[in-house]
Amino acid sequence: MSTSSTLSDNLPAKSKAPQAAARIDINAKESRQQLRKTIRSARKSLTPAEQTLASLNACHKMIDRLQAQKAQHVALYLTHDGELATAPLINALWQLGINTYLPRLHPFNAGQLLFLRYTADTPMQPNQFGILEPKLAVRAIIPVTELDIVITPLVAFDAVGNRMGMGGGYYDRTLANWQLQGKPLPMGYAHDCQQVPSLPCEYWDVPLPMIITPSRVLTF
Ligand SMILES: Nc1nc2c(c(=O)[nH]1)N(C=O)[C@@H](CNc1ccc(C(=O)N[C@@H](CCC(=O)O)C(=O)O)cc1)CN2
Ligand SMILES: Nc1ncnc2c1ncn2[C@@H]1O[C@H](COP(=O)(O)OP(=O)(O)OP(=O)(O)O)[C@@H](O)[C@H]1O
Repeated sequence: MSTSSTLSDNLPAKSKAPQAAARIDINAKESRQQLRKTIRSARKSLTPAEQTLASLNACHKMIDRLQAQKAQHVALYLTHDGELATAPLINALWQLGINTYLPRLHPFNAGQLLFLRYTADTPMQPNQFGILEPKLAVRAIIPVTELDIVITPLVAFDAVGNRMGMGGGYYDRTLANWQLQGKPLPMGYAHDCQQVPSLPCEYWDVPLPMIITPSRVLTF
């Protein structure tokens, strides 16, 4: 995709004069925004039938991987804005008796997520982005380090596992220490059309060791 070469060209270069570097930074931010827009519109333009088929194909691949990992505590997301649908996966996890969790925006710490147990009876409410999330219930909260797997939504990913999200930094903060702690294992979940050749990386971006799409299991 031609967008990605523009993005790489716009990355800040340490050798540039400060003013030029600042300008390049702004361009890089604009390019990230433009890329988000392009990919979000590509995934939204899939037909309902394509979305359904994609979610079933990806679900089979994800379940195989989760069983291979012997995962017992798995966080995922509720589909928003054309994201790869998780409904079949949630049903499969419930049937297998695997504990399932959803993120909710932290009530006090801006930019942080809390993860809460999700069952068919969980009371839900929409957050500020219109995404349904579990109502705050202290006993339903699981510390991130007790999750085996965090299935992360994403907007774009590249050929080496770099991830770009909706721009809030929520998953980057959640996963910042996963390698030091050894848990939870992040797994990207996305449509094939969300792949780009290369993404610009910032120091806080957490690359994904595995990404599952309807057609492939990618490991990095
Ligand atoms: N399904 C899902 N749940 C998720 C995420 C996600 O990416 N997908 N998140 C991942 O971090 C967190 C929420 N982050 C989000 C960040 C921005 C927008 C969004 O729609 N932004 C609008 C602007 C809204 C505004 O300015 O008020 C937009 O970009 O159009 C949505 C979710 C937690 N839950
Ligand atoms: N570990 C972190 N600690 C503090 N701030 C962070 C951290 N990770 C990301 N941020 C901040 O979050 C903002 C958004 O980051 P970015 O655009 O990479 O989000 P994203 O990966 O697209 O979103 P998300 O993770 O919610 O899907 C950036 O301004 C960045 O400074």
